[in-house]
Amino acid sequence: MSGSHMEATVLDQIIVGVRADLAERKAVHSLADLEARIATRQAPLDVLTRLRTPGLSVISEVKRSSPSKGALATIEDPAALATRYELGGAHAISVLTEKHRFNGSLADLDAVRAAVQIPVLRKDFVVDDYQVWEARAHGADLVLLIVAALDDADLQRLHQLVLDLGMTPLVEVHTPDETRRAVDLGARLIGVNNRNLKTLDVDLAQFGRLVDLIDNDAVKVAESGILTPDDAALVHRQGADVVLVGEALVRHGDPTSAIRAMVEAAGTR
Ligand SMILES: O=C(O)c1ccccc1NCC(=O)[C@H](O)[C@H](O)COP(=O)(O)O
Repeated sequence: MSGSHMEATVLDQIIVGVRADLAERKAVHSLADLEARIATRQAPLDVLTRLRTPGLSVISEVKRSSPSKGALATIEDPAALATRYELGGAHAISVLTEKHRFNGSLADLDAVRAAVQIPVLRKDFVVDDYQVWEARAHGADLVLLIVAALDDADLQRLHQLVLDLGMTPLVEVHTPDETRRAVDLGARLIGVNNRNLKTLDVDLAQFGRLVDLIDNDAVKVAESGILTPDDAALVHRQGADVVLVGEALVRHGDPTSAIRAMVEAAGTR
């Protein structure tokens, strides 16, 4: 929150819960425990090369519920869902690990990591180095960093830690100012979230408004509100290399075909 007189946004509220959960986990698992676990892991996958395809890449999300929509899907077996995503040609899987508003967990991340060969994103509200170590300990190749949730010093430190642990930061922006901060940071993978984190409204046009602020070398991700193959094709034409899709896939009876349809509709630019 930027001032004590201002109302807490959904993002502020989520982060309060995240910090409380974090304190509990830190009391159970030391950093040394996480480091020992990391030593047993395979090296992280090279994400940027895999996402830079001639056509549209898809990051498919395991998402049970959300602040904006409430319950979306039960997802009793996240590994089985992730396998269906991989079969459809998904280039990476996003796993929401926040528990109060998204009903996710690190156990979901473990299950997905063990089930697929493609890169896995830890999607959470990262505000502390411990969460980055944890992401690697649980097999993540990518870590989401939300610019709106971090000041410049934290953003830079967390971004560097993700890189130092061999993973790829996905730096998420919502506004022109946040986009400039991501570019100044030297982020190579930048996600424009079409969901306004204050109102939770989705506006697919937001990607088109911000994309030109991102340097050409960065891989550009359009996040949120991509519901149909036409939506995927639209943001691809506007410059998205990647789409991050949750709701449309978890609600679809055949997510494997749904991913194929998005990639096919987008074609090559
Ligand atoms: O999904 C929400 O309601 C939400 C609210 C507040 C912060 C983050 C939120 N979602 C996280 C995401 O970024 C999405 O899960 C992701 O982009 C996929 O979006 P969608 O395809 O619209 O499910």
